[in-house]
Amino acid sequence: MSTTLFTHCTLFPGAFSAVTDNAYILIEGNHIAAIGPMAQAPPPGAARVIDVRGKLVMPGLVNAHAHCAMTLFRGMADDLDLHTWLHGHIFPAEARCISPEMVYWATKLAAAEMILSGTTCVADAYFFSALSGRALGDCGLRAVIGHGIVDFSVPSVPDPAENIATVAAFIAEWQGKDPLITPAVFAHSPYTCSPATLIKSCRLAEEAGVRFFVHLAESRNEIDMIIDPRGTSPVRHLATLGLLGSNTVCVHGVWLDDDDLDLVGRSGTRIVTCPQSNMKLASGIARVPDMLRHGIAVGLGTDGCASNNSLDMFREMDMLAKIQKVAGGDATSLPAQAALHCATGGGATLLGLADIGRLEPGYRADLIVVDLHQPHLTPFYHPDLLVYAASGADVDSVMVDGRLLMAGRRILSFDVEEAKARVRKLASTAGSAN
Ligand SMILES: CSC[C@H]1O[C@@H](n2cnc3c(O)ncnc32)[C@H](O)[C@@H]1O
Ligand SMILES: [Zn+2]
Repeated sequence: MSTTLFTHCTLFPGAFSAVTDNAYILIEGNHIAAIGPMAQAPPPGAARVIDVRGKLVMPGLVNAHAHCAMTLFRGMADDLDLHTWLHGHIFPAEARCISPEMVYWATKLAAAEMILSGTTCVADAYFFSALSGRALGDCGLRAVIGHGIVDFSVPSVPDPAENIATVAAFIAEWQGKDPLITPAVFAHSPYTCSPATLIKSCRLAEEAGVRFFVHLAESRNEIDMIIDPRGTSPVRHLATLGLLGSNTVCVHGVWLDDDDLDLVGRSGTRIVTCPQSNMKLASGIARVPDMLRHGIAVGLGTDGCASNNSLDMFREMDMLAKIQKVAGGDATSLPAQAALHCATGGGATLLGLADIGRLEPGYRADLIVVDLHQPHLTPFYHPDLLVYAASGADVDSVMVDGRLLMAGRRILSFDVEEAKARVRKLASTAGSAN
């Protein structure tokens, strides 16, 4: 069994309030075997010793919602509202560009960006999901991959009648295939999926024992134009169909009223918030503090980088904590530590991955090393600085499941230059989304 000993670490073992100086972390195989003060470090014998003096070790970040392959569309359609962006630009671009090759290489490019900015686990949602699985697996990331479902033709499933069978085959192929990759079902939204499709998608997920995801209540437009004719809210629409519950993850949840919050909270339904995508598409601000008060599990996601336009979870944490202060007119609305929790342990449990998101013996060795030598992280009084001052560029090293994917900011697990070249070539024939 391979062993790695991190020495002279600054770390915070789960309780983000107290930074512990000069600790060791022993990794055995794919899990954290021991953590303690350097004075009690195990004698030499580990296969690999990494001295991280002046650096901080923390749990890897969990991006609970992204569309990895959309790196191809980054910057293609900016400064648009959600409806114009999606229906006028992105769906047409996807109809032209999505292919197995596109999904594989654009997802690998996303993996490079995520590793370089400290994400160790991503919940992806796209099409040709077997290729996303292969790409993320080849890069060494942990991932929950939701195969997309919509009621119209897409390049991966030209006949929407084949959707459920296609996703069922994807799940059957990937369950148990790669310990780092967990398949899931992603029904796009209540405005692109009929009630029957939503029900079949959710039942498929339940029967297969995988998560059911859906974009929900993202924009005012979804409320006004799509759901209002039914005389109900998106949340109540799902509740009426019997689709709320602890296996359901709603992405966005920007437009929730008090009754919606009650329904979501009482049913155990989970929510992923994507503040920067919601800001850029002018969708609104999710009521995250109210969600937490209702006992709702909240994860943090970037959404795709055609709407964000970044996959850097440090930027996302910063924005989450700050936008909630603006929305609530209260500097304590969402403290930095709550943002850190959403981006680590909170996101992990929401995805059903119980043994990641914390630095504790027995947990998987999914961790990142942040360089504290930078001027903007000096002095380092408190880990809140990770939210309000650090960025993905401060991540020095990344480990997933005991495997070092990046060291000294050099990606070790795959050839990033090849992924960049492939995506540049795909972009040269993608045409403009405008
Ligand atoms: C089935 S998921 C893939 C599908 O979702 C589209 N998408 C990306 N970002 C958003 C968003 O913020 N709201 C709604 N839909 C989104 C993506 O372009 C794919 O078609
Ligand atoms: Zn999305």
